[in-house]
Amino acid sequence: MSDESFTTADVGAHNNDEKGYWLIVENNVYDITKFLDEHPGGSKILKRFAGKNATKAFWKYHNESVLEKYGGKYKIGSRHLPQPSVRENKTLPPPALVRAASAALPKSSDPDFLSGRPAADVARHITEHIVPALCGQSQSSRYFGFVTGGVLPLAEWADNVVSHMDQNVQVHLPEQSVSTDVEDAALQMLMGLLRLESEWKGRTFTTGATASNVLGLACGREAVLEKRGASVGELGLLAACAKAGVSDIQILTSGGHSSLSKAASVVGLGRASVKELPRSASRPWKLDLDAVERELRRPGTASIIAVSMGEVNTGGYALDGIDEWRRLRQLADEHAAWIHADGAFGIFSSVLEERDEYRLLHDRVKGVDLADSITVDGHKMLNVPYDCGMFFTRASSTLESVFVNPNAAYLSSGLTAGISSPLNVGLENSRRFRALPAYAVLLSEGRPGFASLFHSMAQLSRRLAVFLRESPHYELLPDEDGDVEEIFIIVLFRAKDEKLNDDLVARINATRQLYVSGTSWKGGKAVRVAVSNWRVDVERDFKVVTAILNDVAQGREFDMEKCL
Ligand code: HEM
Repeated sequence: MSDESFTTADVGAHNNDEKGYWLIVENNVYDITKFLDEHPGGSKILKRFAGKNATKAFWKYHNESVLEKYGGKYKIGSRHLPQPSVRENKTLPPPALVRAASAALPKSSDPDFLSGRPAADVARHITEHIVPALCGQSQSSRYFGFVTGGVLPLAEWADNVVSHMDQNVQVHLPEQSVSTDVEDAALQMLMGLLRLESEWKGRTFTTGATASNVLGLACGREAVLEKRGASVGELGLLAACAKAGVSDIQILTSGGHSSLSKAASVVGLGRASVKELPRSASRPWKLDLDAVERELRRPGTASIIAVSMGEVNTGGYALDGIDEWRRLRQLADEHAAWIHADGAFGIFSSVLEERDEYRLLHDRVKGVDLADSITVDGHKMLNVPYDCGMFFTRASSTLESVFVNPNAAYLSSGLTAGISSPLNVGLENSRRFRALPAYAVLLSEGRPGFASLFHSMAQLSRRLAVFLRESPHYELLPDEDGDVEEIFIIVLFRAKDEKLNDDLVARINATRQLYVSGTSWKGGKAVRVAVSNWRVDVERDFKVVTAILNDVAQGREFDMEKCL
């Protein structure tokens, strides 16, 4: 028996005579190659489940005694680290623990405030007080708030290496540290995973989607004025606009994320420059291309078009597919505009397997290569720790003309191999080596691993959507008859009963076993579920979530024990 840790992809590759036959039962990996002919249920069925998670099928035909008898002989390791059991899979800590932890924090009025303590005491304080009072966003598969993702065990390990080695990844110094090469290798793997085919030469790690949106708008602002003969990086926004004869820079979007407005404020364009151009009231995330064309013709105005690829409430995509992308590209070229794609989590639908049920989502992301810049979030779908985002632009010279860190001879990198020094292509001069966890999971999961993780997330989301649509208590939003195949990882709903709907979020979250975000939809309250944690187990989580929703709707106390 071994404690080796395997990825989904490792197991997936072992489903043939050449590589042998492996399968997963309850997170343990078994090599059943030599057991095929002995299996009382026959070799055919084992081969059918080889390379897969066979847990559900296994329990249908066997009991614990089978694993007790044969497990030791055929187990070769586990899939990553063991998942916590349902009981341990706490989504929110009990409120009393949060209050106790808060009370245990040092106060300036304490006599021993800042007098120092043994490290062991501090470590105990952290594990006994602080850790139990943190929310389960990484530990629980049912923390569906915001879009947070979890942390794959390998990513957690790599993140500890990052802290241990404490690199400042700012200058490309290939003779001194491999860190910038690792960053670039991770970005290239990500481009491959997302099927980005253009040359995205301007690329860097950021702290997340907000920072990437800041980079996108800053580049857009620079490019639209550069095309009119002025550089903001050099002259500043006011002088550059005056020189270019531009009186207004507008950001045209539909269902733009709130961080887009924040980014607009940061880069000096202002929140008021963000204009929503929805195609219809019922599909507000869809971009009205005719309206875009009209806006682009506005005299004295330069435009950045921000394409939402995963509107925050519905997960909807602003453009339907390649034809609309082509039209938008043509319009942008005609009017010297910039296209920024906010693909934070939605862009990852391109990783889903090529199956009929995902064709629609694949179509939605086709064409993103025609954008000028792209925001990608790492800490969400890649399941690496906070904080981690990525930014890509095809206009690397524009990126540098905004972010170049000039006149510091000691920071010069001696340009080699085409890797830009991060401090010249991004916001910070001091940067964490946040690329390492992303590098680790991209290398280990690869396309099959992520396709399988995202498949589980999509399956749970879609099964919940069907449950909500059929439930007498709930209404699936934005459209009760909407196509479930539009759903990737976001599900929006409300309670049919107004009184219940009023405090639905609080009642669901009070179970502490499920966490959802409250939002508003068409002026009313709504609940949003975002499934993005690698720990998702479709059967187990569907059972728990639907039991909670049924109990909440019928005013019953939820009892986790009944779900075990
Ligand atoms: C580690 C992997 C497995 C081991 C060690 C194993 C072992 C066994 C054993 C010992 C039996 C005899 C019945 C018993 O004693 O309960 C059995 C029967 C059977 N197994 Fe498996 N098995 C494995 C995986 C699977 C999988 C993945 C399937 C897929 C569905 C499967 C399907 C069956 C079926 C259909 C029977 C016959 C049940 C019956 O006749 O009622 N087994 N297996």
